[in-house]
Amino acid sequence: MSVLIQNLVRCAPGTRKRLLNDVSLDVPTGAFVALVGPSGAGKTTLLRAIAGLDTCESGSLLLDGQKVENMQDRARKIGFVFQNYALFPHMTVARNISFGLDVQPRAMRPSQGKIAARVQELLDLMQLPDMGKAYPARLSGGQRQRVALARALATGPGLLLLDEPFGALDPIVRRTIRSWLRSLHDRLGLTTILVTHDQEEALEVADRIVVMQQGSIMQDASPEELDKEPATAFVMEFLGESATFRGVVQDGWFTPEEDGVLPFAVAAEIAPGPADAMIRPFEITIASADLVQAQTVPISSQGVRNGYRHYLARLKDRTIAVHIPDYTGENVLSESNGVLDISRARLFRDGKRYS
Ligand SMILES: Nc1ncnc2c1ncn2[C@@H]1O[C@H](COP(=O)(O)OP(=O)(O)OP(=O)(O)O)[C@@H](O)[C@H]1O
Repeated sequence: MSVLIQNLVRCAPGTRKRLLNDVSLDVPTGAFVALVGPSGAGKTTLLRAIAGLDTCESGSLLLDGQKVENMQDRARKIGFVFQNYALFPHMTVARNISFGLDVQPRAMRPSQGKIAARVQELLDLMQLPDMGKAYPARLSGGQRQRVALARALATGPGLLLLDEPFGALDPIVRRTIRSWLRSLHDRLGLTTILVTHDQEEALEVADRIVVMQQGSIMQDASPEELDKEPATAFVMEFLGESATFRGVVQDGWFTPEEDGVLPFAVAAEIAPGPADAMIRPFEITIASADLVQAQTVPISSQGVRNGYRHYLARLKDRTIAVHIPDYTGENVLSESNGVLDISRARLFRDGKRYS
């Protein structure tokens, strides 16, 4: 199911405060989109608007090209899973899953045999084949979330809306369940919109990331594009650890203000003037004081994590994290002083990308 949103505005009830500020979004059938942004950015508000749970002041929302208000049987075509989505404790797993089918009007409701077959099919899909008779209290958190997903999928929706569905799970289960969700999405040909606080989760599972801030979409791009071309300094900061170096662009060079950081070449056409260069910790290396004529700064090793040796470089007023791939397990930097050498940076002026 495709979702097309144009200029959606929603205000807080009884006020003129905009919770969604002219939001437009085009999600084609089969896409997996992650909505990310700080708390209060409007992610849940947008998801609820798509689900038709809240009305909006202006703008339009089309599902498969149809206005939602005119859509018959919308609830059946959209599946939801929310964080801590409670299963009915007094019903078995199978009854929980079949609930959406059991409550359909008689004329539309499949036969008991068909419902039972559908439930078993979903249990198999969720890798819980023998759990139909169990009660939710007996399940682990990850199993409950999978039952919640099965329940959302029981009516065969084309659109799956997930609001922090894995928030309560531990990191290992969370990682397993998200790769499983991605393959489920592909297998069932779903369109999925996932709200998550976890940037890593968004980057790993989604084909497109929509970054929201204060009720607006700041950027809508693939994970690769967001990494290469973050539209604003906020997007760059939001998507992972970063450092900002103030400096000046002149004649194809960026010269940082601080001592201990080497100038680096930028595209010749970049307009001269003050700018901020933003980097990720792994986009910087440490040059030896013997090789460069520059002021050195103290550097200390912080150990190895995830295949990167972490260093802290002490500039005059702050420390900068530097992550260098560690293939050998040995400390590659023998000196305790060095110069920061930026290998890749994105330039911003007044918070906006300009290179
Ligand atoms: N019914 C309401 N009345 C007034 N303000 C509301 C209402 N619902 C949401 N808000 C406000 O709208 C803003 C966006 O809320 P929303 O829940 O959509 O954010 P979010 O991005 O999902 O945040 P979180 O990540 O914390 O869940 C917040 O400032 C919230 O306080």
